[in-house]
Amino acid sequence: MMLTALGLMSGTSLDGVDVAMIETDGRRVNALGPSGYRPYTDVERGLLRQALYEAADLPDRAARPGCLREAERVVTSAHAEAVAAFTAQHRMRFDDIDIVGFHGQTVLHRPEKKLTVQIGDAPALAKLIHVPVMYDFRAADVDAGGQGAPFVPVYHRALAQSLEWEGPTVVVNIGGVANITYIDGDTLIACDTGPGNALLDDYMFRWLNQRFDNEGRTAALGKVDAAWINRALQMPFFSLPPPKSLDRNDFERLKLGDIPPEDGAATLTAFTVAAIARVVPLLPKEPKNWIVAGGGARNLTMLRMLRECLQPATVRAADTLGWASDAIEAQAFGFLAARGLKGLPLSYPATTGVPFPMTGGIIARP
Ligand SMILES: Nc1ncnc2c1ncn2[C@@H]1O[C@H](COP(=O)(O)OP(=O)(O)OP(=O)(O)O)[C@@H](O)[C@H]1O
Ligand SMILES: CC(=O)N[C@H]1[C@@H]2OC[C@@H](O2)[C@@H](O)[C@@H]1O[C@H](C)C(=O)O
Repeated sequence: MMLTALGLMSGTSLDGVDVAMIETDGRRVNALGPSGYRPYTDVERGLLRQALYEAADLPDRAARPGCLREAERVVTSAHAEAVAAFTAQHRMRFDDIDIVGFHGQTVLHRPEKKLTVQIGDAPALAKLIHVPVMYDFRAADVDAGGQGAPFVPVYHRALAQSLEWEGPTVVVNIGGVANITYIDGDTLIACDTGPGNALLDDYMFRWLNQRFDNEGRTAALGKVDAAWINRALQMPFFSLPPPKSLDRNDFERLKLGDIPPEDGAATLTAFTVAAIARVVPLLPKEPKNWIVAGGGARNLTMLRMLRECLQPATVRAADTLGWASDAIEAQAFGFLAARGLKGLPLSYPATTGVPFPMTGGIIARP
């Protein structure tokens, strides 16, 4: 049975809530509907940054000390507003939606401690929007010894099915953290690769008071410090084989020296790219095609560096294939909700390291 699912994603870049509609039976994508976006205000984003900071030592996933309770309330109401605005804009009624897939906001990801924490109150959201809400997608995976991320690979595979390209294809999502899905026939492998935009965003904010490097214009003017990148790539994470995952703040201790901001932006952009390329020798075959999604696909300097670094493979921005780059993760959580409802696997040994294919998600009913 086809379901109309609404996916809601609040990613590690802390920019806002993405909303997307998808019609799916959890196996095939029958149709992609519209998508929307509800940005966080500066005050909300400040609170979320503080929440990430205060969550760093959380001993258990239910605890909400300090500002975490308030941050959770803000995340829940931002999502409720996002759904209300989306349904009003598209003249939909809540009961046109069968299921909502609600990722929440990750504030801590420590799979080695079997701990992954997404804030957002799903039972409250279900009551506010009068639709069943599936949430807590990562918990069962981490409990079973998996990495708890990335979860988008099953959806990347569903999207890539229609491409019928020869040779291995990799979808790379450059959000706050970057992650890849390697697809070659029946082989599906995934992992986080390193920083996405988060380090660069934090640097741009600190030194230039800009939220991100628009189209990569600042980085385009700078000089890359290749020695710094080579040193940073010595961190043990980069030589680990997939599957592997990261917390947004795993690289916060890496500091650039006293260099012009353009050089800093260029170096951090090149670091994200080098970390993505570093995964190639860890894959079974060299990928022939790369598809770049997420906000990083709008960074033209990042795209240029990816093309240079990954040649002779072809690198395409997801939008050029008709995929809605900004909506893919939200669509994915709609798709995952439909899969969860049907008990289909959300993660696999080669995507998160779980011992066997695992379903997941919990349902909150209005
Ligand atoms: N026009 C642009 N030019 C350059 N970079 C951009 C542009 N628009 C967005 N970005 C970058 O993309 C980021 C947002 O990306 P995205 O929405 O994919 O992240 P996310 O979903 O929050 O993160 P994750 O995938 O890690 O959960 C912004 O923080 C910014 O760094
Ligand atoms: C713990 C967590 O929230 N991880 C995110 C993060 O942002 C990108 C990357 O790291 C990815 O592993 C994951 O998100 C996407 C949606 C995923 O699970 O596929």
